[in-house]
Amino acid sequence: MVLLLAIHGDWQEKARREVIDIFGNQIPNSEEISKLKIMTMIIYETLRLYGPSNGMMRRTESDVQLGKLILPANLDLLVIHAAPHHDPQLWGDDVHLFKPERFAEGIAKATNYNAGVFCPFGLGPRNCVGMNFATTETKIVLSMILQRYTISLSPTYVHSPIPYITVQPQHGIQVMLESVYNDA
Ligand code: HEM
Repeated sequence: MVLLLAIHGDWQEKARREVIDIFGNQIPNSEEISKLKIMTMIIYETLRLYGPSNGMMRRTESDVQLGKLILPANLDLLVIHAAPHHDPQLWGDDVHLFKPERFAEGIAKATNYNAGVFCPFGLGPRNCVGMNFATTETKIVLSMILQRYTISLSPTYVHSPIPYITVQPQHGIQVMLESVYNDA
C-alpha cells in the first residue's frame, strides 16, 4: 500500500484527508475505524493487485468437473489468486491499473456478485482467521503514517514483485517520507 500510495499521490491525499477528517491528529480508535471508506477501497485494490498470498491449497474429495476440466479425486490443487484477480474478462481492460474506485460500492458490486473472483484471504470454512486483525492493523498503521508523513517513491525503486512463499518486492521498496508539518 505504501508503494501504491507513493506512486498515486492523488489517492494518498484522499486517504490522508479521510484520516484527518475522522481522527484529526489523534491515535485511531476502534469505534471510528469502520468509517475509513477510502482506505478500505485502497486496501482491497492493493490486495487485488499485490495480495501477499500466492494462492490456496485444495484437494478434491471426489471426481469433480471444473469448467471444461474433469478433476479426479485426491488431486492436490494450488488455486493461484493472480488468476482471478488479474483477469481482464472479470475486471476489464484496465485490470492492471490501480483503481480503488472499483470498490466504491463494496466487494459484491466490484465482483458483480461473484464471490470467488476476489479472494485475497481465501474462501470457505478454512479462509484466513487473521483477516480482520490484518485489515484493522493495516488501517491503524497506515492512518498513523498518513497523519505524520507524505510518501514519495525513491528513484532507486525497481518494480519486481516475485512469488516467493508470499508475493514480495524482489529489491525492496524504497520510499521517502517527509513530515507533513515541514512547512508549518
Ligand atoms: C494481509 C494479510 C493476510 C493475508 C492476505 C492472508 C491470507 C491467507 C490465505 C489466502 C489463507 C488460506 C485460506 C484458504 O485456504 O481459503 C490464510 C490462512 C490462514 N491465515 Fe492468513 N492472511 C493474512 C494475515 C494473517 C494473520 C495476521 C494471521 C494471524 C493473526 C493469519 C492467520 C491465518 C491462519 C491461521 C490460516 C489458516 C486457516 C485454516 O486453515 O483454517 N493470517 N491466510
